[in-house]
Amino acid sequence: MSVLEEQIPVAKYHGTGNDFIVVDADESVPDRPAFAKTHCSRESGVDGASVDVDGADTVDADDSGRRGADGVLFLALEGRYSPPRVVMTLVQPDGSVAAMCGNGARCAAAWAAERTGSDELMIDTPAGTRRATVDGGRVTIEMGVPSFHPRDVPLAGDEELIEADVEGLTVTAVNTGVPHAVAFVDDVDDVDLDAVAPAVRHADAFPQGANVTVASQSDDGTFRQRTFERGVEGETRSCGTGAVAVVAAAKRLGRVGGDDSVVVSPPGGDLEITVPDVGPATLAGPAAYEFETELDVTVRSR
Ligand SMILES: N[C@H](CCC[C@H](N)C(=O)O)C(=O)O
Repeated sequence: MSVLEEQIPVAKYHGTGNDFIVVDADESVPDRPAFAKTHCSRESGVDGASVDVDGADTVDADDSGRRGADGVLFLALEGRYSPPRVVMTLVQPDGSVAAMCGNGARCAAAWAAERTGSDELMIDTPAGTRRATVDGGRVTIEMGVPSFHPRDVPLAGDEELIEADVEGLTVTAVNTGVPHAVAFVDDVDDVDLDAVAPAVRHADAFPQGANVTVASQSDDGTFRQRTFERGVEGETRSCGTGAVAVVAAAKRLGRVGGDDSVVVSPPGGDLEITVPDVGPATLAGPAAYEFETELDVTVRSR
């Protein structure tokens, strides 16, 4: 058996603490799931602390300093279009591919804006094309129209799940690019997410699984959010599709009304969401560059 390792350049970005290794799809990574598993590991994965960052002020104070990442974004830039297009493939730490990622899309837009000088980008994802607008460090993504339809979520049954009991949690199921089971609770901090989420995430009701999002509404109309993510199989510091799911479900349940933007705060920061009566939802929030480094790729193994 011979194993040949090569190194490829990568960048690390995060959106409200949801952090990603960004790889130009031109780089050869023959086994993407293996690459993601290795370098996303929180114990032994990519390590910003060991990187000599050129100009330390590019590293935000809220950068995790944690090893690893919540996923790898493989980005193929198609700069000949106007606006430029980016084909985004998110490979998660368990090797699965997620159809959409709101925070990842903001990072992809920031990466592509840096390379093209364009403040408008089209992000092609398996869930559809998403328009992105970059304004300094803030990125807004058009997230498509949330759907509660059993075929879209998808659900095993042919009825929508609206405040339905799934494994002891009262959830509303919605697809915002990926499936979310949203539960409104009095205080998200009182939820033992690692204990309650796995059963819901794997419930028979969700043939492709679900991300599990809990939210609590504050008196000022904002929401706090926590999400246990499929593919990461744990809680992340932020989830953009989850934030949109919170507002879509809140609207469906009559907790919010109208087209005004709603602030949703996961542990990693603040996101601004709109879910208008007609047209696509939007997700706005920061996207931050952390550092660049090189990572090993196994190019041949036999
Ligand atoms: N963190 C991402 C969602 C990833 C979705 C993924 N965990 C799945 O559905 O398998 C976000 O900001 O929207």
